[in-house]
Amino acid sequence: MIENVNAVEVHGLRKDYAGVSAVAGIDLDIRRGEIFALLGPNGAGKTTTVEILEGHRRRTSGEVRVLGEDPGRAGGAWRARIGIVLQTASDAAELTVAESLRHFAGYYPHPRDPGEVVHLVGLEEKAGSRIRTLSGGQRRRLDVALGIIGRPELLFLDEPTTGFDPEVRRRFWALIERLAADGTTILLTTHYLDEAEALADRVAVLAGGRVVAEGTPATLGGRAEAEAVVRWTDAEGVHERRTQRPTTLVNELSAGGGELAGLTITRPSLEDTYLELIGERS
Ligand SMILES: Nc1ncnc2c1ncn2[C@@H]1O[C@H](COP(=O)(O)OP(=O)(O)OP(=O)(O)O)[C@@H](O)[C@H]1O
Repeated sequence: MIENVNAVEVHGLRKDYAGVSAVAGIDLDIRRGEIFALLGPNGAGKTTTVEILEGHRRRTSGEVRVLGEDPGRAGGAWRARIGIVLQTASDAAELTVAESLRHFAGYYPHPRDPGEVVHLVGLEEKAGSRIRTLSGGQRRRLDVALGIIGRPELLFLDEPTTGFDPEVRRRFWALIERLAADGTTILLTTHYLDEAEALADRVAVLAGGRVVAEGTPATLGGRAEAEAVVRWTDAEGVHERRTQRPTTLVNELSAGGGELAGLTITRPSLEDTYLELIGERS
């Protein structure tokens, strides 16, 4: 294990429940400073994997190192180096936003300044409000604030933007990029392919407890080499051709110098590729 390079190393990880392999032997490396997205349909094994990495669930077998330690055995000092944002947060509804951040900052050896964190997540106007009065999106931003108050080296985000309006989502993405630029490693699970595409340096697709594809969003599943679809319209109607060389085709088609009406050139979106990847296994 080269701790300076990889924040997470997983080899041959398995988790069996009675009769079910939720995780059926996966390998993963996440580099320090990387934003890594774990994608996959319901029941693919994402939460199980992440909870094992967080030290919240025991594994059946396999090797796991998170920040150089085995999460199944690591103690409080290791725990202070990771941050966790769960799908449903714990409740301290009667505290204000600022009080809860000050309270949790007290648990960590090198916390961020609570005022700075309130600013980072854009909750300045709500700093003095009780948590129970926050909207769903504000509440989620507080969850993130609590996840980063301890200045974690590695942040786990489980479906962080579910229920966000589009503007809040964009602000949240900017926050995640800022944390990554500061050197925080981020492991994100999401059902939003555009979110993975916007944020992730690398993604892994889980299906049936296995990694079925891994790579950058641009190259996942051979996406970059996939055939382009060229469409255009003429007096005979709409034409569609698949080709590896769309520029050559367009040059040929427009050799007479005329405009090609309704010309579009498309390659598979990350969502197309993803659906094909998980469809192959079901
Ligand atoms: N405590 C448990 N006991 C038995 N089976 C479980 C338990 N937890 C999870 N499973 C099973 O393990 C499989 C993987 O579940 P997991 O929650 O890891 O999936 P997921 O990819 O996170 O799904 P989702 O996208 O719905 O959150 C599922 O078939 C689930 O039913």
